[in-house]
Amino acid sequence: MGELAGEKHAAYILKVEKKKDNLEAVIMEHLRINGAYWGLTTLDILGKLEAVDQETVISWIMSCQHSSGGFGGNEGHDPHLLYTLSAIQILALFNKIETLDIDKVSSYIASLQNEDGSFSGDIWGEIDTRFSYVAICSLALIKRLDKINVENAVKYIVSCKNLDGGFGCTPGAESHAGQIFCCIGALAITGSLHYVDKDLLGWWLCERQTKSGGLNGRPEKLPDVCYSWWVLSSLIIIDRVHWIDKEKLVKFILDCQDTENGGISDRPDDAVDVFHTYFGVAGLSLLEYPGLKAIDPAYALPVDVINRIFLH
Ligand SMILES: COc1ccc(S(=O)(=O)N2Cc3cc(C#N)ccc3N(Cc3cncn3C)C[C@H]2Cc2ccccc2)cc1
Ligand SMILES: [Zn+2]
Repeated sequence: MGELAGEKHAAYILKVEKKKDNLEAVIMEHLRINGAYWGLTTLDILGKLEAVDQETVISWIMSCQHSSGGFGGNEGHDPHLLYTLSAIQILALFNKIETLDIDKVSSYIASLQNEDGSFSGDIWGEIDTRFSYVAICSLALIKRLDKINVENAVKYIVSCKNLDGGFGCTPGAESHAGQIFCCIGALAITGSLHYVDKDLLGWWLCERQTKSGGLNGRPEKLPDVCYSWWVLSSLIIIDRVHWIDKEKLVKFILDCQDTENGGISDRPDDAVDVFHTYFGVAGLSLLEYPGLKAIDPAYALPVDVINRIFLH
């Protein structure tokens, strides 16, 4: 159990950010901008964002922007909604959203909304409620929700609600914690949570807690630290977080740390990675772990960053 080895995790993130030639970097090359968002947000929650040279990061982020206005996962890569959100989130961390050509980016995102209110991830057309969240979160952060048909976007998300109170990637698809976070996050951002059956969904979500204290993504699956985000942020947004044992979840996350070399893994004694380090630290932030900055459960950015954008 012990406690959070925050200094070690910050050092691990800074080490991985610098390496570009190891196997992990090559595997993740196509979503390097996602990795940058996970790493930088972890550093900010740990109060270590100033350890990074922001000019270097920002010029690299902007070099990932495609002529269409969207962002690719790395320099020269094709644009996609997933990477466009990460770019906007990173610029928000550094309070540099004004670096963006807001009209160009918002036009790119709006161009991916379909007649039925759904969103495609890129020009190849794959539709998934993940992309509804990414589009709505992106446009809200740059204050351009008026560029899309929010009413139709909400109608499409509600059409993906299942009898178990959960949500899937398309209408009729099985409920999954990742999709539930995306749908609940999008509904929260658009002020549409009245479409959610909070007790029914809260029940499905709190059933994700296993005897280890960890949360899984679907019934009968193994617990995984990243569900400490997908499930927990959803429970907080629908105000049912008191239905799980928070102390046992904190213990599960802390047991997934590599206290020697830094980093957090998906479950105890597995290999650590940036993705699970972020979702572990962000999960502890949602659990109000001492010494961590608060993170907003819907925008997945520190609360002070959200306040700076919406309350200044
Ligand atoms: C190690 O094999 C993989 C497998 C897939 C991927 S991925 O498709 O790029 N991706 C991002 C991701 C990044 C890292 C890291 N560093 C590790 C895992 C992981 N997964 C896989 C995973 C996590 N929990 C259990 N599983 C199996 C999620 C996945 C999808 C996703 C992308 C963006 C945002 C959320 C989710 C990367 C590595
Ligand atoms: Zn995981």
